Amino acid sequence: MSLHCGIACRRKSFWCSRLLSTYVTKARYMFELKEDDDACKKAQRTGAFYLFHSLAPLVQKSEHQYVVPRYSLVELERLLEKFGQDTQKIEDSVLIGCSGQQEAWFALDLGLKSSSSTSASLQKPEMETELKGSFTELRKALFHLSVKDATLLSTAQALLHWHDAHQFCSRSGQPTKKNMAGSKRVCPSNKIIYYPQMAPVVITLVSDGPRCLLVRQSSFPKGMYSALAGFCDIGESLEEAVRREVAEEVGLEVDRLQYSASQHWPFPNSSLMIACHATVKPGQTEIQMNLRELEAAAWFSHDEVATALRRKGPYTQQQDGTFPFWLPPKLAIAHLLIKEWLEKQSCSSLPA
Ligand SMILES: NC(=O)c1ccc[n+]([C@@H]2O[C@H](COP(=O)([O-])OP(=O)(O)OC[C@H]3O[C@@H](n4cnc5c(N)ncnc54)[C@H](O)[C@@H]3O)[C@@H](O)[C@H]2O)c1
Ligand SMILES: [Mg+2]
Repeated sequence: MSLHCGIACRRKSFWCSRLLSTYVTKARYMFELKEDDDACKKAQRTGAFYLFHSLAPLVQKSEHQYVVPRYSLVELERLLEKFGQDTQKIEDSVLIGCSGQQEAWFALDLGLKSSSSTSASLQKPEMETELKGSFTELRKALFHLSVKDATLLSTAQALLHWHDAHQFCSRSGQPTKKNMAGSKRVCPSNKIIYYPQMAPVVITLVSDGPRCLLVRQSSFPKGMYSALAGFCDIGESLEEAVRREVAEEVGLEVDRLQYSASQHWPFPNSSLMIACHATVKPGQTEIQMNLRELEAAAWFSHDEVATALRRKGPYTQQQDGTFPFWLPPKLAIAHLLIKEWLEKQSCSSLPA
């Protein structure tokens, strides 16, 4: 089936955009920018740039929420010139999205060195003073941002990170070259194309009916419990990965599985989190925790989970030395799974 709308189109573009929804127009514009270096370079002239330094996004901290400043190409060129930098560094930018009005959005890391530019990395404190903001570790910034900004910066950081780690061809050892949008890198000597990758991860909220199973790793913030998560092994289906991870980490067998949602997660590299609900076989609820993976695993009741979800941070140490039980914040897909489970429990306990 042809993707064209059939109306004669005079625009010098891959697609005819008449009669298409804003969403489709946006998707096709992004496709064009990824495929056509000239179109992408042109889009930079009217686009907006988000800045990073060594993978930490630039944010401006206000009382309630962090604001993410954006710069035009002219502003960015002025900034680089002011710091004695070659404006060629802008070629290291990656395309991260666009508005409904076809304003393209890019991200540029001023701290990372790249094989395509000879510019030295820029000094962080001087840049922060000039830009009236601070380059803040994404993990810390994420929960102070609007969902829209958090999502955009997560994509940007993941893509910048991938480019930083794939500057050389793993076969020839030669420097690879990114296309203008940053949607791929090519080895000039053997033409191997490298595409940005995400690792599939299953995250499962296991329930035995009235209770759900939550776990913590020693690396989690104190007191925080989450759903079971694990990287998919090569060759596995989603169902097999869930079954194996639950068996590996808590020694239980799940029987029913229900897909809920998915999310891109930038930590530690770039994962596609695939979230599911699962139930254990009746009468088989005894946890046998894998101590190499987990620090704690336990069944929690509806009331315990509801109280924890209502709890607001900061989650400081209590007088008895313990930390309050709390759950991942809204932005994490684990939060959604836990909330869905809770809502289902509340519905099923309502009188008919
Ligand atoms: N967004 C959320 O709500 C949420 C919640 C929980 C976990 N997570 C994410 O899920 C991810 C996986 O969870 P986990 O740590 O329990 O996984 P896991 O149980 O698979 O254990 C991690 C171990 O798996 C191995 N591994 C296999 N493939 C890997 C790969 N591609 N990358 C890195 N390590 C790999 C490593 O040895 C690593 O130490 C974590 O990175 C975490 O950030 C997200
Ligand atoms: Mg795990």
